[in-house]
Amino acid sequence: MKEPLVLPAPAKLNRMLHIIGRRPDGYHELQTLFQFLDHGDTLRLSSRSDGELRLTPELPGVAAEENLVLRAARALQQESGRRLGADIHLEKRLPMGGGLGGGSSDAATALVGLNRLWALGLPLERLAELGLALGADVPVFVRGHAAWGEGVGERLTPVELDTPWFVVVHPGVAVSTPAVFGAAELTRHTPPITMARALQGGASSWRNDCEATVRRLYPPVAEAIDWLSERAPSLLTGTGACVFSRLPREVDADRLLAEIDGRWPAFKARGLNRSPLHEVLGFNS
Ligand SMILES: C[C@](O)(CO)[C@H](O)COP(=O)(O)OP(=O)(O)OC[C@H]1O[C@@H](n2ccc(N)nc2=O)[C@H](O)[C@@H]1O
Ligand SMILES: Nc1ncnc2c1ncn2[C@@H]1O[C@H](COP(=O)(O)OP(=O)(O)OP(=O)(O)O)[C@@H](O)[C@H]1O
Repeated sequence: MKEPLVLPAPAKLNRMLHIIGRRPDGYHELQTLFQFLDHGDTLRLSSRSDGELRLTPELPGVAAEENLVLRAARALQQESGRRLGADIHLEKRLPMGGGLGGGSSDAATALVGLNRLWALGLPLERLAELGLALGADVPVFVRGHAAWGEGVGERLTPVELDTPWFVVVHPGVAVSTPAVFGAAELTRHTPPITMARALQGGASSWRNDCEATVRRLYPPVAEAIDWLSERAPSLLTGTGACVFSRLPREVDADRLLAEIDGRWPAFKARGLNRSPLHEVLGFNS
C-alpha cells in the first residue's frame, strides 16, 4: 500500500480586523491581516479505489456530511467529474469555533491535498474558488501566504508581516459568529484604509472591530483580554473566542504560559508568513 499523504492544516490569526461595511446579502466587508501559526490540525490522505470518501474520526457535534473536510472532498470530486475515493483521517488540535479558522484550514488542506493525491492538476486559484463556497477563510489557507484580505476575506494580497511568538488563549466560551455580526452596536463603518497604511502602522496600531461586541456578549473573553493585556499586547482573533498575546521571544511566551498556569487552555506558536502546507508540498508561494 502507498504511504498516506500527511499534511498540516495550520491555524490563522487575524492580526487586525476592520469592518468597513455590510453587503446587500448581509455579509460584512472586512479589511484584515491574516497570518498562519506553526500549530494546527493534521490530515492523513490515502487513495481508495472504490470511489468512496471516508472520514475518521467523527467530530463531536459535527455530522460527518457537514464536516468541512468531506464537503471539500465532495466539491473536488464533483469538479473532477470522476469518482475518486479517499480515506481521510483528521487529527484535530484546534478548538472549534475559536476564531483560529480550523475548519476552514482543514477544508483547504483537503482541497490542496486531494488535488495532489488524485493528480488533478487544478490551479490554486480554482481550489480557492471552490473553497470560498465552503467558508470565507478557506481561500487564504489555499493560497498559503500571509495576506491583506478584503471583501469577506477572499480578495487577497500577499504580505510579509513580523513573525513574533504568540500565546493563544481560549477563554472557555463558544462565540457565535452570527451573533457577533448580528449585534446592533457592532462597529461596521470603519473608514477603509490602504494596505500600505495598515502595514506602516505596525502591530502596535492594530485592533479588531469585533472586540467591543465580543467583550460585552462574552464577559469571560473580556476577562482574558484584560488579564493578558497587563502582560503583553493582546487581541481577539476573528470573532473569537481565542485571544492572542504577542511576544518578542520564545522564552517570553514560555514565561507567559507558566503564568497562565492552567487558568485557561493555552498554547504557544510562531507566526508564519508561508503556510506549512505549502512548505510540505514544496510550493513556491
Ligand atoms: C471573522 C472571520 O473569522 C475573519 O477571518 C471570518 O470572516 C469568519 O468567516 P466564516 O468562518 O466563513 O464565517 P461563518 O461562521 O461561516 O459565518 C457565520 C455568519 O456570520 C456572518 N458573517 C460572516 C463573515 C462575514 N464577513 N460577515 C458576516 O456577516 C454571516 O451572517 C454568516 O452567516
Ligand atoms: N473539520 C472541521 N473542523 C472544525 N469545525 C468544523 C469542521 N467541519 C465543520 N465544522 C463546523 O464549523 C464551525 C466553525 O469551525 P472553525 O473551527 O472553523 O471556527 P473558527 O475557528 O471560528 O473559524 P473562523 O475564524 O473561520 O470563524 C464549527 O463549530 C463546526 O460546527
